[in-house]
Amino acid sequence: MQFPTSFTERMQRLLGSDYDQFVAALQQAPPTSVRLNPAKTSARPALPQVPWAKHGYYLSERPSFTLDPLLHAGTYYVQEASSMFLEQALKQVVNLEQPLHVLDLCGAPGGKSTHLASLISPDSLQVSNEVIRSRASILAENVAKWGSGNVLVTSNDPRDFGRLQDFFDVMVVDAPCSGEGMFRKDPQAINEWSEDNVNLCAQRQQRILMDVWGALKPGGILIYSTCTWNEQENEENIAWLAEQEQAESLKLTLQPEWGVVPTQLKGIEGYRFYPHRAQGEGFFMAVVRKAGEAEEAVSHGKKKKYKLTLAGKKEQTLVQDWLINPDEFTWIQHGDIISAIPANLFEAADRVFQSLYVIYAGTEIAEVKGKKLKPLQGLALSQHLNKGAFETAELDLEQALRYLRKEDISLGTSGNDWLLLQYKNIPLGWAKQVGNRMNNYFPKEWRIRMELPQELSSFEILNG
Ligand SMILES: C[S@@+](CC[C@H](N)C(=O)[O-])C[C@H]1O[C@@H](n2cnc3c(N)ncnc32)[C@H](O)[C@@H]1O
Repeated sequence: MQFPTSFTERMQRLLGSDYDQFVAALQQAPPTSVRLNPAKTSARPALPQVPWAKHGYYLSERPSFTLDPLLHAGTYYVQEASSMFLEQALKQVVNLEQPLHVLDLCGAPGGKSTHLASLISPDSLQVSNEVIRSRASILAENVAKWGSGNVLVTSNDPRDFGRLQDFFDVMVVDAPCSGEGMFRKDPQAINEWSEDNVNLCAQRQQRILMDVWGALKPGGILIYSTCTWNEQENEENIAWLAEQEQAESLKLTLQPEWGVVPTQLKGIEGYRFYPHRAQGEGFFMAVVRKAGEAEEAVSHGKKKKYKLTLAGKKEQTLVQDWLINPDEFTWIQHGDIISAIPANLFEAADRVFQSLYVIYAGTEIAEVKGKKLKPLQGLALSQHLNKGAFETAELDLEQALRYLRKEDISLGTSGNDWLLLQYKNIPLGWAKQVGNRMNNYFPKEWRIRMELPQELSSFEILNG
């Protein structure tokens, strides 16, 4: 690996005598890690754990994840281990028992969003945002697969968050960056790197931080991260923010065996991941608290005008048994789509709908087709699905992969109803029986595009 001179000089300055070890580590293959979805599996694989994340595990090699139906079912997410350090920031500085409004501003493809969703309480509202529309669809897909039901996926520019003044208790800004920490995983990143690009990234990050800062409540927590090492995009940006606005840098407790390197620069506590020290890719995180104390929102007693429309009584009656504890949800209808959002989050969700472009809300339950209702993929993958309301069928590995490729599969059954297809007892999606034919309702955009190999072997990630 050949690095640009200015990068080498800076890393030598940052790492001193560690530099050679750092370069040697960059020649090694990056570790592969996954994070399990505790709402979908209670498996405790016999694999080495990511020490800073309860449900994170390292794999000894990188399998062809596409060929594991359980990945498509949202049972786990393939995520780089350093990024899972988000869990420490949240657990150490936020009371996760209380209802929170949480924002993941730069959300796609969804690693931190799915992690956040596992950490917050069910009566919290999460907004997962991604400005680039095509990437926002992937974020929505991963959020739907995770199945939490208290997440709104939006696709807005950071400046649009100015409309949600003092709304969020916690914000995660996993900023677009120059990607030095990805050099090992993606050698192409080395060719795209330049000092000019570092400066451009740093300026863009400052703009992003300023754009969303007003949406953080006084006393709220901002977790900032990048996958790069230069100080401009990291400590210096946060020092700049703390100087412009009133923000206090927060210190996290580290275990020495994690290999995370704490830094202090201009009064900012930073946490750095280097490949020769910690088992993960390059990463930086800093946590700040906005000055002041949150005030209770005062209601002015005026009759509110809501943007959200409730689903009709008739439709609601037809779908409400499809979720466990239906009374805990409000059923809304947007066009032909009926979705469920936790009832206690209705007001907050409506505010988000008034202010931002929402592309996925809560749990998408059904599409109204004339007098009939078609169950949607969001329901199949929901943590709140009432399986008892549907006929189910278990697929073997080949059937499951053919279903995920959107091929027609035959189970030798007949009937005239919706069928919830499962693999290892975990729902994958819907099919409709029409006599002895079966129509595949797996979403076209989500389908597996790769050809299946001749020999299929079952994954054992969840068993170790
Ligand atoms: C480091 S990635 C986020 C990874 C994600 N948090 C995860 O854990 O899966 C940064 C994201 O910021 C988005 N982005 C690019 N330009 C942006 C901008 N000007 N404002 C906000 N987000 C931007 C990118 O599209 C990208 O999805």
